[in-house]
Amino acid sequence: MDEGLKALRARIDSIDDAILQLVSERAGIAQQVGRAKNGEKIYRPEREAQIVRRLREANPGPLSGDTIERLIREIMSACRAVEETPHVAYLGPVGTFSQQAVHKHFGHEVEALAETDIDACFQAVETGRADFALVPVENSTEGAIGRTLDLIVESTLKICGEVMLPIHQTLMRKHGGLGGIQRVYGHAQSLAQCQQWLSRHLPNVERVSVVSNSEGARRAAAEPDAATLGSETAAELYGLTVVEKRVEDEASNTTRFLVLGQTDAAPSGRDKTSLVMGAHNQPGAVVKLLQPLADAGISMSKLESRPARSSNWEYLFFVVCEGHREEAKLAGALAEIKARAAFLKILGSYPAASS
Ligand SMILES: O=C(O)C(=O)C[C@]1(C(=O)O)C=C[C@@H](O)C=C1
Repeated sequence: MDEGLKALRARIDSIDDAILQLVSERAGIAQQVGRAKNGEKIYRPEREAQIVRRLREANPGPLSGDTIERLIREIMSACRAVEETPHVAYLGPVGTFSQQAVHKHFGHEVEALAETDIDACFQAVETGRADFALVPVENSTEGAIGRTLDLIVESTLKICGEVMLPIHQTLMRKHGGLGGIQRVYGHAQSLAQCQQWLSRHLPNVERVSVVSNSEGARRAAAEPDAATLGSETAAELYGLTVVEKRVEDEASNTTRFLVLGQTDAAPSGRDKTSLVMGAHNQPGAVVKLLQPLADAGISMSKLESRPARSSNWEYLFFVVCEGHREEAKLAGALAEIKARAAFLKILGSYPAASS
């Protein structure tokens, strides 16, 4: 072997020894931290977010910030599991984008529980079968996921985290390319996110909405003239071949997921707070409700209205604003909103996702 290559590999070996040493030492300390917590909750989203941000800022390259985040989250996942493995309910079955979001946020040392619908994800935590639920709340192309918003109003669960997942849709089938496809399966959201691409490349092909992309993959595996949309991992899981990658109409297509638990998160230094409020049925009532945020100079990253399911108020307004509910500025604005609103519920404060 070339002497130069041999020397470089010897350096990699000694770096790997050092990484092994350090990761083991880190896990040992996490074990001590777990004991020091004395029965208090193990998962600390604010601490994990601070670690991720610090390393992203200190990153000397050549690895990207996203790669550094992925590596450190996986290391934290392994260290956390030395203390306790969280049970996380998500919208299944296996192979969905929701499952990807679970691993992006919690790493792979989790007990990921595939649920049949969003309601079951909430129930899993409410009944104590899971520690956390991870559910989709909005997509950058298709907008809000109404069921999640409706459930969150009624539930006692709190938002303790958010996950942003770039969604790349893959067209897959058992064998072959675009020719001979008679049907394309997909979850309604996926079909909607790819409608222009489908109209251009498969104009006369029937689009069939199914409960999940994984169900589409299961069917496509059994029907040679059918294809399905979904995540690339589904191709491996269901023995399909990839016809075309990235068939979504918007290249920046992203889904935002929420992590829900029994409590929200402590302040991390860069947080968001979600709330839902109902306005009195008077002219200018909504403006009056939002005014305290504007007066305090608090930015709002989201305002979404939904028909109220009770008849007391006509609409509910979902707001995501900057800051933690314990910070004086936001606490003051929230107290003012409470005084003006017909209804106010703080859904939780949580670390803002870094990517
Ligand atoms: O700092 C803690 O509280 C830990 O338990 C350690 C650690 C980590 O690996 O850094 C693990 C789990 C927590 O969610 C936060 C951080």
